[in-house]
Amino acid sequence: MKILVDENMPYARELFSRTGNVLAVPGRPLPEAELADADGLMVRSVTKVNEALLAGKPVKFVGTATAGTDHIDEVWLQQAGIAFSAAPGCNAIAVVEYVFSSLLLLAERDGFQLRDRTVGIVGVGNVGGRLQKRLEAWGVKTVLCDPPRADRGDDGDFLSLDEVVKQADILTFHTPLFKDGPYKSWHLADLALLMALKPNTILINACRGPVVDNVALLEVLNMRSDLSVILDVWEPEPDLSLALLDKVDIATAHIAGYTLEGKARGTTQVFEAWSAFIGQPQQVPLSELLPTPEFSSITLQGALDQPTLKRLVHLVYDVRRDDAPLRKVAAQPGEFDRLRKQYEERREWSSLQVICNDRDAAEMLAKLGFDAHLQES
Ligand SMILES: NC(=O)c1ccc[n+]([C@@H]2O[C@H](COP(=O)([O-])OP(=O)(O)OC[C@H]3O[C@@H](n4cnc5c(N)ncnc54)[C@H](O)[C@@H]3O)[C@@H](O)[C@H]2O)c1
Ligand SMILES: O=C(O)[C@H](O)[C@H](O)COP(=O)(O)O
Repeated sequence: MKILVDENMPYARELFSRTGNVLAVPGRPLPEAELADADGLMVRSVTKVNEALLAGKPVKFVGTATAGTDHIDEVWLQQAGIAFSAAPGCNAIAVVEYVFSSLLLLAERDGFQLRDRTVGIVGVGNVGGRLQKRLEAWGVKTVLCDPPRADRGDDGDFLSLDEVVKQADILTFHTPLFKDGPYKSWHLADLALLMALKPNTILINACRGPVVDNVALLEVLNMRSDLSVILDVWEPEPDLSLALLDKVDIATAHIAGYTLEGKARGTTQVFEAWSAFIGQPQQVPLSELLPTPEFSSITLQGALDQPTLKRLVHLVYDVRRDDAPLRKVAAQPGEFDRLRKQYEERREWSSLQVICNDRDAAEMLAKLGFDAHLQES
């Protein structure tokens, strides 16, 4: 059995080699000759998987260690009888923590309390839903837009996109990329939407670049200096607009989901699906794989206010570590992908044990996802 795995999938070699010969390869461009005798192909979002790549090849299973699946032609795979599995929700916590890291930074810079802002969440699935819970735990009002969920009759107060835009001080996008169909999300944020944003809105895109029309965004930013923008994803990638990069407040190279936990979950979810597919089902607990983090325990004295939360959040992950390198190298071909391949280890809040002497602080931090405990007296 030969299995090709993207070289940017931590733990893939050790797990997949339990079931066959593993070859780790770059995802963009993928060395196509290696597919000639491959049974399984495990990719990330940078590899387009379609008829052009796989027709006439022996590949029987495709896995993607990602939440998004817009790089996969699922209809063709089904017609061709090739099994497919993704990793829904694997990196949702990572994206939520990226958003908090960014918002706490802008809140400190601009001197506001998150609790005084209304956050509009567009796409309330694995990422958006977890973001809603953590924001509300911190006392922030959220307004939600998710037409597919509204149409399914899911519980929740879902508003139209126009209504959310009217109410939101912070507008954050967490939809899949659909180029057409009833829930088309391509250029969901177009010129009209961007012009309609309330004064001083913070706009965030950490889902897929083309959900926000990047040409229109640059045009609007040239007219409106009141807006703040956080972009993790770009239209197009990897050749993003340098003029736009210059205008945004926080800019990163599609790494919002790149915690070690998030990537490891992606690998294990796909490995579990593959091992079941070949009739050797195996479960892999994350605790078997993850190393001890650099900072594993800290003591917090007293109450938890926003500046303290920011310091804790930034101890685990400060988004500025990813913003500066992108600005430095974005003009050089290949550097966007290199930043992503050589990504420095990043952990989730749950990796930090926080011992508190204040009960409310311990309860709040636990709700937010830290490994928080009340100090024993
Ligand atoms: N930047 C990153 O590193 C990163 C990491 C993870 C996910 N993503 C992207 O973010 C997207 C969301 O991730 P997820 O795990 O929450 O996916 P998900 O499928 O769990 O949730 C997506 C939600 O969006 C809703 N939706 C679909 N079309 C919509 C539309 N037109 N308007 C409003 N809502 C719509 C769906 O009903 C669903 O509830 C992924 O599809 C992926 O493309 C990016
Ligand atoms: O959809 C996702 O899960 C993320 O956008 C994805 O993980 C980004 O990372 P990549 O697969 O490109 O390495």
